[in-house]
Amino acid sequence: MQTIETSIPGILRVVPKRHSDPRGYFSEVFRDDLFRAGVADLAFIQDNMSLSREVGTIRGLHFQSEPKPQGKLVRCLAGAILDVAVDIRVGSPTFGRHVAVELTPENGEWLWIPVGFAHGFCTLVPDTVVLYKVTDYYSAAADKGVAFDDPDIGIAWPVEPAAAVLSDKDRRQPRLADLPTYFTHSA
Ligand SMILES: Cc1cn([C@H]2C[C@H](O)[C@@H](COP(=O)(O)OP(=O)(O)O[C@H]3O[C@H](C)C(=O)[C@H](O)[C@H]3O)O2)c(=O)[nH]c1=O
Repeated sequence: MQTIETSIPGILRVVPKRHSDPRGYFSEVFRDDLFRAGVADLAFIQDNMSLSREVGTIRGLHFQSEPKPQGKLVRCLAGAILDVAVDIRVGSPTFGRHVAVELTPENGEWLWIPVGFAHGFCTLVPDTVVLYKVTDYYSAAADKGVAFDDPDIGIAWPVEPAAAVLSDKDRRQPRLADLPTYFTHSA
């Protein structure tokens, strides 16, 4: 398993090893021991999966607040996504900045998103399936969000906001400037 740093410290691309042969390939896509040794000494206790039927479906930007914050390990099982993580840790030198990475079954990468970041993605092809492992259980009370099209974040989504397929919830998320302090940066 290879890890690749991104423009924001802490957010990592995680590339499992593939054993290719004329049939195709085999890959151990996740191993607890390798993740703990190479990324973070954390346990994943819930796996999530979503299907998005249309191109230009945007889910996010979401995070869970204390006492149920979630680290997320995200991969694309079918289709393709632009996966985005935004630093929402007040006091962070990269506060408000984001990482955007294309995840596909072909590149087989995970994106590791620690606690303190909002997460979202946009589908690039129809019938896209995303799997992600999380480090705490879902809590509706802790489920929070930031506006996907916040100009202060400035994500270059591959779809115009007006044309995006969104949940009602994601049409009315607050801007970053209006967000309470959920996370602070510890140097
Ligand atoms: C996240 C979650 C949701 N739900 C229920 C709540 C709703 O009744 C339904 C759809 O939830 P939501 O509209 O929040 O799903 P997404 O818009 O795909 O949100 C997710 O996608 C973005 C990209 C994320 O990073 C978050 O993990 C997650 O919020 O599933 C559950 O029962 N368990 C869960 O863990």
